[in-house]
Amino acid sequence: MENKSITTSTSSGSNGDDEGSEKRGMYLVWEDITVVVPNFGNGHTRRLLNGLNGYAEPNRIMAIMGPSGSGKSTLLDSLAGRLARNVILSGNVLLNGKKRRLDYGGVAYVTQEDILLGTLTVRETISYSANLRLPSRMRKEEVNEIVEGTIMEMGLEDCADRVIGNWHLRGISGGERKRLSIAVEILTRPSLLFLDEPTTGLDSASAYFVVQTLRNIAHDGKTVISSIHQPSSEVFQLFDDLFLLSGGQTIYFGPAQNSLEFFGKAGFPCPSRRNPSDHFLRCINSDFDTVTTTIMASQRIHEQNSLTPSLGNLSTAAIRAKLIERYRWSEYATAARTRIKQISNFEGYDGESKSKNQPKWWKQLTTLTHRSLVNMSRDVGYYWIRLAIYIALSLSVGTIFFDVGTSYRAIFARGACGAFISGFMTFLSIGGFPSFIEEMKVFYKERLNGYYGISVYILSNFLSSFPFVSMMSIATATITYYMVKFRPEFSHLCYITLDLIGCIAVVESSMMIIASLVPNFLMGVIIGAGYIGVMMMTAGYFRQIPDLPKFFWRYPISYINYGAWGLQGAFKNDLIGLEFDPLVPGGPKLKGETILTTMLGMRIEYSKWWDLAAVVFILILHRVLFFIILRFKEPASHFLYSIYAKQAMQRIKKRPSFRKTPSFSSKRHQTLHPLSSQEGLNSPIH
Ligand SMILES: Nc1ncnc2c1ncn2[C@@H]1O[C@H](COP(=O)(O)OP(=O)(O)OP(=O)(O)O)[C@@H](O)[C@H]1O
Repeated sequence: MENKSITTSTSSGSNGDDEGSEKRGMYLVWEDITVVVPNFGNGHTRRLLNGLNGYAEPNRIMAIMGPSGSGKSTLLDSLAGRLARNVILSGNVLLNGKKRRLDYGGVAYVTQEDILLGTLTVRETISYSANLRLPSRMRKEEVNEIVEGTIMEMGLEDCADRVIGNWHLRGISGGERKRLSIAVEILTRPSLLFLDEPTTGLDSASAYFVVQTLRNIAHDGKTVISSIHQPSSEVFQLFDDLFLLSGGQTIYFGPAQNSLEFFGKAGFPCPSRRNPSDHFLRCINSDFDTVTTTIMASQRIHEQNSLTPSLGNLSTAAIRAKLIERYRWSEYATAARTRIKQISNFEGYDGESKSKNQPKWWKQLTTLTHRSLVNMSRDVGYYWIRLAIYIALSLSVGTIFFDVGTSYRAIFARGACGAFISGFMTFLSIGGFPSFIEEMKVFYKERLNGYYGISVYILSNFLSSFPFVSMMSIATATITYYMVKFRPEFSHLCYITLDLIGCIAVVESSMMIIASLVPNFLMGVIIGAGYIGVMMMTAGYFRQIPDLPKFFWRYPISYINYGAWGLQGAFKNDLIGLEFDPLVPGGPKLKGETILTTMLGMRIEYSKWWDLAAVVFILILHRVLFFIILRFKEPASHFLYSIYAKQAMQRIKKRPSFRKTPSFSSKRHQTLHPLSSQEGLNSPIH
């Protein structure tokens, strides 16, 4: 590809089209973007976007506008490589002339949903994010300056020290959350910024403030693309470019201020005092005929405030078709084609590679661990209530089984007591699901992917949960051990504490794995409960391991079950060396070793420390599995998706109903997505 520098711009009113910015900025081009939802049955294949072409340049902010359901988010997601798996994308999206992945340095995306840790304050959130993303070479003062500057820039000074809030904690307002989500993304000054409806839920003053800030960012050499529903006139005027969609088709693409001229020339001039975005939506909204006309008629306003006489006589579908056709042959479409050709061949500045600007691993590790510790320590609902429940439960168990002794019946009492404590403790880990799901969402948002990022995340996750798990285990083990008086030796208390820590750490790891696979609270809890139930059934609590059916339950389940090893170690710790009264008075004393082998069917050739080692090994296996899932979940689902997409495309291509009329044909029609990792997913549809 030839390396050309861009010297012309068809976008009138371009700000700062200086040579420097052309080299530095990010140029995004999309050609013939079509997105379909395939239908494998006899139903129709739905086309969400239809042959869209466009481009976005540095120093400009673009609004993607259109009625609800017109495909704004779908277009934004297509450009950012974040489309849902069930849809198929074809066409080209090029970033500085090349296809790239979204996690490429300098690209940020602000989602509609605010993904934040509810226990942190606004300042903490921005500060942790800065420490995670800004290069290590930056001094502490410089980072603080950026944090404070961003707080001011997004108007968050008043709520800087308030917590964000979550399901049980009232925090900052919806508008403040939205501004915070944007603040977190603009910290690193991304060269390309996508925003999905950033003004939704904001009052008009806040919306103006947010878009004004985004405009300032854009005019600082960045490329900003934002979907927006119905901005006020003032907000609309802040946008440099407009991509107007209806039913997945281009109504208008070009400089925002020329859009009124385009509508006027097409026969639908905007009345002088009407908000342009209102006017556009009235013209193209499919609900207009049925809803708006009725309201207007009933309020007798259509005479004074009607769109135009020509609009009154046409159905919305006809207006839309007219505008689409008009745009296709307009000078704006021609200008766009010319500019797209120029930018597509531009191999200018390659952007910053993410790895170059990443902070050092130890900084990421300490920041993540610290953040996680703060988050967990403030999560009253999870750790502190859970700890209180454990203490209350231990006291109850301690009083019920107080000084259990060494009578014949004490053998069963000890077993029941130990099983109850460890079973209940592991089961309560399910209560952590809301926090785990929140954490996983933040993890995916922060895109700490790659071997390096994921290992840092997993290690920090382990390090931060370890103190809490230990605290709960120490409290439970100490109370029960001294009240029930299992054994007098301190070393035995240490063993049982380590055993509990190991088992709870395994269960917490499995819960994190479930949260990473099933990011839904209810589903996750049900699956988690099922998993713990199966583990308890095969651990020897209810049925001795030698009595389990050999196929599946004994081999391999009982062997890969942390509970089986944990319980075995606990029994050995408790019984070996003790002597119990016989069933019949006067008979020989029952040795702990004999009880273990004959009554409980356990093997005592190896020590309890090997049982503990097995628990630790299973814990490591869980963490490795967690790593594999985080690392390969996306590529694996992309691979499966590519098979699905190929099959879907083959079926779709056979259908006569599937015809397409691109607004202009692309010579380099390809189907790989540049910014996502969806390599090889989509097949051309013509
Ligand atoms: N993954 C998907 N599977 C099936 N249909 C989808 C999918 N994503 C979007 N759609 C459909 O495509 C259409 C466009 O959706 P999109 O979210 O892009 O609209 P929008 O313009 O952003 O709407 P809004 O302003 O209401 O958010 C809608 O009818 C939606 O139901």
